[in-house]
Amino acid sequence: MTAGTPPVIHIRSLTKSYGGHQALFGVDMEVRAGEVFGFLGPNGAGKSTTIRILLDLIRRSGGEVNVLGRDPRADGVEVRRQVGYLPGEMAMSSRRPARELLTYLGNLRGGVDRRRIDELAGRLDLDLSRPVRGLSKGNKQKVGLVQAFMHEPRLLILDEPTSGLDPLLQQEFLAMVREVRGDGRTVFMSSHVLSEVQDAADRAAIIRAGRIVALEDMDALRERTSRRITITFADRVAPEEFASAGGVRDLSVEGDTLRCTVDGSPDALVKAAARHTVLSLDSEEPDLEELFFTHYANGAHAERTGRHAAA
Ligand SMILES: Nc1ncnc2c1ncn2[C@@H]1O[C@H](COP(=O)(O)OP(=O)(O)OP(=O)(O)O)[C@@H](O)[C@H]1O
Repeated sequence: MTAGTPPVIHIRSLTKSYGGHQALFGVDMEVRAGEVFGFLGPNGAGKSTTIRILLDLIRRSGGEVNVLGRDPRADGVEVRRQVGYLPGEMAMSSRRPARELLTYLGNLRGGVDRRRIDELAGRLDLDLSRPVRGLSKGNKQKVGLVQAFMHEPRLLILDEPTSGLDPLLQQEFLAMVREVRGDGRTVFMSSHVLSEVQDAADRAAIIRAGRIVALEDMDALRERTSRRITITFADRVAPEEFASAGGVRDLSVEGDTLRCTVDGSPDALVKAAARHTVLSLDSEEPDLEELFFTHYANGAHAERTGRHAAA
């Protein structure tokens, strides 16, 4: 975002209570024009609640919200018209074929070229001739993605977009997200799995129990990410060869199998391993909770959140 460009999404001190149950406790966040922003958090953290408030599908209890220069509470119709939105759960009960439903939704948005719908469906391997009602969860998700992307909105708000997609299609989806960014448009996407957004996002916020606990550049988050790595070699290896590789800790070697934790890039370990014949390499990503406890425990998160929120 260049200096002076207003944020595409601006959220200040956002609170939400469902009756007596408070779901959001003063959320602050800004999404800049042209970035891919990951909104991460475990189930029940408040991601869908925040997203629904952005689109005025539910009403906030307090705080300020601005989307594309408008307050959704005052201008909900206009915000929804300008945003490509994928809901977390989609009720699709239509008997119409997917193509008809998508054409209908496209017409509501001023008309979408049929070729654009075909192209997106082709990329996601979606059969447009089948009735929406009988589609599997994964195929319904694809219909949802096509309708969010097809009219080339300035801002896409995607709630758990990769859920139900197999790994190959997840990659295709991420390519579509990068293309949106390439056009200078903005993507705000939620997930409960870090690895689903880390390759595409420029920045990410982590929400936990209704509060933002971290907000920062993905590069910085990646640098601090630890992985548990297991490598099986064709022959026995000596631990000394690997002990001094950058970022390696908790190293153990039993015969031909090495186990360790790597902080940050595994590059040095991989290069050391490449001197031998590697039969298999498994890398276990930390889940969000682990990341949270490793890096944001002991009050460090407050400092980081404050620093970035003020930036
Ligand atoms: N309509 C509702 N009525 C009452 N409580 C709700 C309602 N919707 C959400 N909640 C509660 O608000 C909190 C936040 O839920 P939300 O759905 O926003 O979380 P989430 O991060 O999107 O998680 P998930 O991925 O599981 O949907 C949870 O404690 C949830 O139980």
